[in-house]
Amino acid sequence: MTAVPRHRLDGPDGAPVVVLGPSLGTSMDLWLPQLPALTRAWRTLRYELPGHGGAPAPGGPFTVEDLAEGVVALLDALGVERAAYAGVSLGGAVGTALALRAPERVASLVLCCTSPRFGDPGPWRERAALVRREGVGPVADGAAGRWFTPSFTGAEPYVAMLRATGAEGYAGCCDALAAFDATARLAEIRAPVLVVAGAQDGPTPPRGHADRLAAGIPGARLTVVEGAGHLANAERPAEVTEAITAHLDRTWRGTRR
Ligand SMILES: O=C(O)CC1=CCC(=O)O1
Repeated sequence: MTAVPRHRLDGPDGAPVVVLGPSLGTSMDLWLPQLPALTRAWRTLRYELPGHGGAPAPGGPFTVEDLAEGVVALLDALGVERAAYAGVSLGGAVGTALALRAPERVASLVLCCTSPRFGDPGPWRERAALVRREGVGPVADGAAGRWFTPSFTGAEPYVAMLRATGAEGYAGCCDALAAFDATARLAEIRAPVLVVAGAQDGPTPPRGHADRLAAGIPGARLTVVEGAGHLANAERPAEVTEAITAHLDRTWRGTRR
């Protein structure tokens, strides 16, 4: 039986649910900049990746599709039939896998700073091996540079999330990213999709990642946020919040507007 991930609900009882997926090396608190706006109209359901945010890591390997199965188990456990889903990076990949695995559960989808395929598997396998050998320290040291533009001054709380992540959970997520490739199945996605990209995103630049999602998913819209790196929702919270709430308003109406 699939384990239910560690999670937290916020917002008004009975409001339409929006599941929020974090990125590699961050916790559910990645979504704090969006929470005040989202919880005005929606019930947010944030979850933790394995080994992240104090969550346990499973004993063996897992895939992005397994993480999507965990979200299905979470919705089942809470009696939520249908929800919107927004995810950043790995969290976005989980949303893509969820929309393919359980289309009837996904009312609306926001894919932030993510990709149908995160490049060659080799570097992810190497990163997993490094973290299993030396812990998350070496990858945390370079995180601010991977995640944000050089002028961003608020990186510290996000890097602290990575420093607090368990090595095995982080490495398992790297292996899952190495194996993930949804490219050939994007045309099957039926949910209304917004793709959000950071114009200066290094790990998943708009070109080759967001543009492939937007071109491959029927009817998907693409918003590119200027002055944002990989964690665009943290670096440009107002712009990303506005893009997400406008999309949800169109596709998964909240209750308290
Ligand atoms: O930390 C990184 O390398 C950036 C990243 C890629 C996938 C993800 O979730 O974060």
